[in-house]
Amino acid sequence: MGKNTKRNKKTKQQLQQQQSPPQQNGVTASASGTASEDFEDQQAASSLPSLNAKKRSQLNKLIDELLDLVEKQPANPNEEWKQYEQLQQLLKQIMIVEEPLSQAVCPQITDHPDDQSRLAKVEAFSAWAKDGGVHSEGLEIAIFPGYQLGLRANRPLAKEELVLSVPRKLIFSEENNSDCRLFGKMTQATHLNLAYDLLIEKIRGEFSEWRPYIDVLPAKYSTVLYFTTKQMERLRGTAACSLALRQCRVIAKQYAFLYRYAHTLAESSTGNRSHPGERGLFFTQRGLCYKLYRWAVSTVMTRQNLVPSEKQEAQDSPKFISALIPYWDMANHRPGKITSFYAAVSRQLECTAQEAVAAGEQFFIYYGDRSNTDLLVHNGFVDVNNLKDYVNIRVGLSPTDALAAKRASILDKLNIRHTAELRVLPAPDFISKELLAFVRVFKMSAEQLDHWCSDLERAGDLLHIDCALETDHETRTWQFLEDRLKLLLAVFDKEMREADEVKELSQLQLKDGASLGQEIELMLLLYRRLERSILAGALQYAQEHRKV
Ligand SMILES: C[S@@+](CC[C@H](N)C(=O)[O-])C[C@H]1O[C@@H](n2cnc3c(N)ncnc32)[C@H](O)[C@@H]1O
Repeated sequence: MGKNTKRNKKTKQQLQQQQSPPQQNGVTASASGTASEDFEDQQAASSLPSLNAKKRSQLNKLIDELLDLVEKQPANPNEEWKQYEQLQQLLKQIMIVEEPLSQAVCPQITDHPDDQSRLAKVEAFSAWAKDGGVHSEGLEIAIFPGYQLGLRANRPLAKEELVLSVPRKLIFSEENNSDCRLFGKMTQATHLNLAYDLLIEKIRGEFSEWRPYIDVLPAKYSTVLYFTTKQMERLRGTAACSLALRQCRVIAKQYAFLYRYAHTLAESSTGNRSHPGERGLFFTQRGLCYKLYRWAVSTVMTRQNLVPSEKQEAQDSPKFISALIPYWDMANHRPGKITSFYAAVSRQLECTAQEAVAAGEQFFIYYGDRSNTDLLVHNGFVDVNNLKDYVNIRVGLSPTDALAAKRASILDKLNIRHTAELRVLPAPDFISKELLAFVRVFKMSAEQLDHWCSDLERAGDLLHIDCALETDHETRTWQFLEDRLKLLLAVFDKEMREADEVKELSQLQLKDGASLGQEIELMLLLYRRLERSILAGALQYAQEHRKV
């Protein structure tokens, strides 16, 4: 891999034969890069349209408006929703102005699945991966309806057999050799660095050494960043809504910062390699647009894994960085156990089979314990067989409660925050022990609080379902849970009745060759059904307990 791929050599030779300018814009090639690499950068940038001054000033204004909007912290769900609607309007206008640019840097975005066009690039990608040292002999990439692409066993695979390895040099991370990195002065988290790096490679197009990999990535995702306002409306009243809206806000804000840095704060860049970050800035100034940022962030969100950093001192505690792992990231998820690990000695990601797989069957990996809320917001799918699902509900002590300090001291002992998101679970547990303990503390009378505060060492008993408590206290606890769950379910019904959900779901499930929009709608309906069923199960459980 790296700079010596056959493909890249060929491109460079061809370019040198065609023209040989070791200078661009009066800048000689720097010590850290070759003349042909600098020339390639100029070539890559020259195919991008530039926006005229009028459009640029329109965009600058829209970005300022966007930043003003997202700076405001919404006080309640209604304000949050209004802010989201305004944000969508602004992003729409931004995307219209940026259209010529987004056509050039992320073309082929239609609402139709791009599985076939991706599959057409798989042969070149597989050859590139093999050349780079990927071992995947028992697997091949194929289309699986409902999953887009995935991995198929081309021979029987034994349980625990090592089926896939990807060497470090083919793992895409902020630690790959590139002088595009270190963008600006933004203190970024590792996944942001990765998204940024990917964005640069995408802009470099045919000149990127990662092109065969980028070519097989989806052109569009079903993450919340791609939802229409109407689709997002389906999440209103669910536990995922606020998270999803926050995600849209945060990504828009990151985009606006990146834009502002590139277009209003930084000087125009020639891409000179002797200055850290210059090449990154050079490409950002020429190719950044919201559609591209959304794509890069969604690629990272849905496909990243953590690998240990190799740029740290031996005595440091291990640091992990976000990475994209070509080929491995074609594997879809199924409940089970994690079977992918980074082997530090051989410097490669190794993946074993979590179960025996017959030839022709899909090979799955387990992505880890995640609720469907988390999967929906960050991975763009839900798992109907999720054994680790839960629904978070928000509870908090009231600042006007005269007994709040005493309640807080018991919660502190239990390591439960005074305002917290606590879990409602599927059968057979229904109510997490933290949620039960919180409500028990919340519903204690003054005497009961004095009793429990006098012996805080016993506080842990409150986590147990059969903790001996006075009947009226238990009744108040379960009544609170019942009322709260009823309220949540009533909001569900207000947004969309259960019968309508079932009807729409069955209509969508019948459709073949669904568009991305329909797949998102199906996912949203499934999500609602799964969350509703957890809440309804817990409600029944709470009602039974209250009566005991
Ligand atoms: C790491 S990628 C796997 C490869 C991907 N299917 C592709 O076409 O490139 C993760 C994405 O695959 C899809 N996916 C993975 N597991 C899934 C599942 N159990 N059900 C539905 N979609 C799934 C989701 O779109 C998810 O964001």
